[in-house]
Amino acid sequence: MTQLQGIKAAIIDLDGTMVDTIGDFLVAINAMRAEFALAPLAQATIQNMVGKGSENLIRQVLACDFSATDVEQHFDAAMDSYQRHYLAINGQFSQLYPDVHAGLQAMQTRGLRLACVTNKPIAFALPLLKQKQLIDYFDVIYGGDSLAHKKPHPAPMLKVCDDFQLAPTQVVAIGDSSNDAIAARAAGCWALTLPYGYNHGEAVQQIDSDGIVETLLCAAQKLNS
Ligand SMILES: O=C(O)COP(=O)(O)O
Ligand SMILES: [Mg+2]
Repeated sequence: MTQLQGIKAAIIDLDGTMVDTIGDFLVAINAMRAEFALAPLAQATIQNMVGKGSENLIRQVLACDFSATDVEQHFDAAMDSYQRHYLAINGQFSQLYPDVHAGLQAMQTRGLRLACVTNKPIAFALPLLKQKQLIDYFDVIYGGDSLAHKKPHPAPMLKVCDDFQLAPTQVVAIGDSSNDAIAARAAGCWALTLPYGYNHGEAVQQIDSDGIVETLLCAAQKLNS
């Protein structure tokens, strides 16, 4: 893969990119399901449902057992339960991926400004970033409910470009899912893909991006300002 030239800022995804949060999802979802007298789901099942925000996740989790009408009927109560359980354990069953701090530090050393754009609700994202000592790297942080649209819509990427007063061609988005690359491409930003996260059960090689990088530190080494 060639170096990406003229990059002044990086937009970093959270779940599956900086933090392996699948353990938190597993505990919170199965605690909610227990309240509804539903059997626990396997981690592999939940992993393929993560990435398109909480509403989408809870609808998929309920659809394992309920008809479309019953999903909507139970949705609000299930979402309340899930949020309560998630906030109670946020970060406790999650760990940083290798070279996350080193990668973010290397990007800052190269003079890049950093933003975090996640589909995770902002009320989950901020405490997690704080707990994992990641929050201070970022000048701006947007959750899935911070703006009118979430990834794969380009709006969050365009908002960061505007915040930083940069052209999209000066910005790279780095993430683990097709959502990240689709949003980046639609905004006119560069896109890099990490292979270790959650991509809706599809191979990362299917993602239309500017390359696959093993870690955030490898990503930093590809970026030339
Ligand atoms: O919570 C999600 O749906 C995924 O979050 P992400 O955008 O940080 O991968
Ligand atoms: Mg992700």
